[in-house]
Amino acid sequence: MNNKLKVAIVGSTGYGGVELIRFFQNHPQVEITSVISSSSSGESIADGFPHLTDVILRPLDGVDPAEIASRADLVFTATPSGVSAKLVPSLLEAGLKVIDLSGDFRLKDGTVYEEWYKHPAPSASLLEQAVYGMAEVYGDEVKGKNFISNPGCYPTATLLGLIPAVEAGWNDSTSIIIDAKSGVSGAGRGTSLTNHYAEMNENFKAYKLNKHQHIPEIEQVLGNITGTPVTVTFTTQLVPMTRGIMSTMYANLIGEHSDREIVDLYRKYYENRPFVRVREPGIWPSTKEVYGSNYCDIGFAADPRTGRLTIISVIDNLVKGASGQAIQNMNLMMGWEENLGLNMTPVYP
Ligand SMILES: NC(=O)C1=CN([C@@H]2O[C@H](COP(=O)(O)OP(=O)(O)OC[C@H]3O[C@@H](n4cnc5c(N)ncnc54)[C@H](OP(=O)(O)O)[C@@H]3O)[C@@H](O)[C@H]2O)C=CC1
Ligand SMILES: CC(=O)N[C@@H](CCC(=O)OP(=O)(O)O)C(=O)O
Repeated sequence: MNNKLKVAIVGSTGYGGVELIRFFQNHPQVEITSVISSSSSGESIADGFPHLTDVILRPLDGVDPAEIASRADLVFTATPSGVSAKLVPSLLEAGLKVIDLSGDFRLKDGTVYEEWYKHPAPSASLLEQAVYGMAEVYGDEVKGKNFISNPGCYPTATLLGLIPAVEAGWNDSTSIIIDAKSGVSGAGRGTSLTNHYAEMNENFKAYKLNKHQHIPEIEQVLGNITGTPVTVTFTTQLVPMTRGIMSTMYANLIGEHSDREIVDLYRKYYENRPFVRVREPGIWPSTKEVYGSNYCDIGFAADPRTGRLTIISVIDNLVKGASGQAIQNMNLMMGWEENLGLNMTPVYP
């Protein structure tokens, strides 16, 4: 008898969904039993994604919670914000475990959600129920739970880069500036003029200044860690590359700390965590060094001249920023090794 976990993917025709399919080819405990599309049910996924020819043979299913529940135990919702908020309640009611990749369940305060996402918020009880799945920080809370809200791509790179120094009280949390850059796949597959080749190639542009929906997510987590409200300055920029996020963070140092001390602090914090790699002093990570993998790589430069600490954190937005982190959460939910199916060496060059 096949004892594998049966998994369904809603939004399987998007970048996040397609990455889930790729990683599940190497997962020993999982079987994909339903790939779901709201616009192409009945078609073969290889029609739109020929690289999946002979990988997924079953046709795309439609979005019907009861049908999904008859085929699967756990469902990933890799759907746009607003869609997840409407869909997830019926999936939970149908008895499925759910991991949502959108921003719909990350913010605990529905009023804050509506202010930043501009959609009606999910119910307060569902927001309460959703566990914020940042495994390196909240891994113990994820274990055994039924409903996980996967962190945002920028918040993943940023928070993993900031939390150890903030928690240790070495970074002044009132002075944090975050300068973040993303490859174009971060915007999803749905085309917009901004992501048109002629608009983004040979171009580098800032967007959503002081309005980005990931600002309250970063502030919520940092506020929980410090026990006091935190505000950050956060700038997002689109870079003409396919994948990757680099988040560069600046904050005033509290006390004198050398790069060596900071590296040691971070290595201790992430000691038993398979996916955070801390660079030696004077070596800073680049996006290519994590490409296609679930790693988050972090480097530092403490500056005694200015009294500030610069932190550089890189991830692949589609993997550690989305699908890889979602699988990491599934592994923890199910009580499996955190890195099961995820031990992919980055693609280089
Ligand atoms: N791209 C990234 O780097 C990251 C994305 N995210 C978040 O993950 C989610 C998925 O992102 P991504 O894969 O990039 O997005 P895409 O735009 O590439 O894909 C979204 C998919 O959702 C499906 N969809 C759209 N409307 C509905 C609906 N009403 N019901 C069911 N399915 C629907 C579409 O497929 P179909 O038309 O076939 O149904 C589409 O393929 C988003 O919320 C995004 O914000 C989070 C972190 C990083
Ligand atoms: C490059 C690019 O456009 N990136 C997107 C990432 C959005 C995202 O992932 O959305 P949620 O995490 O909120 O679901 C953006 O900046 O809005």
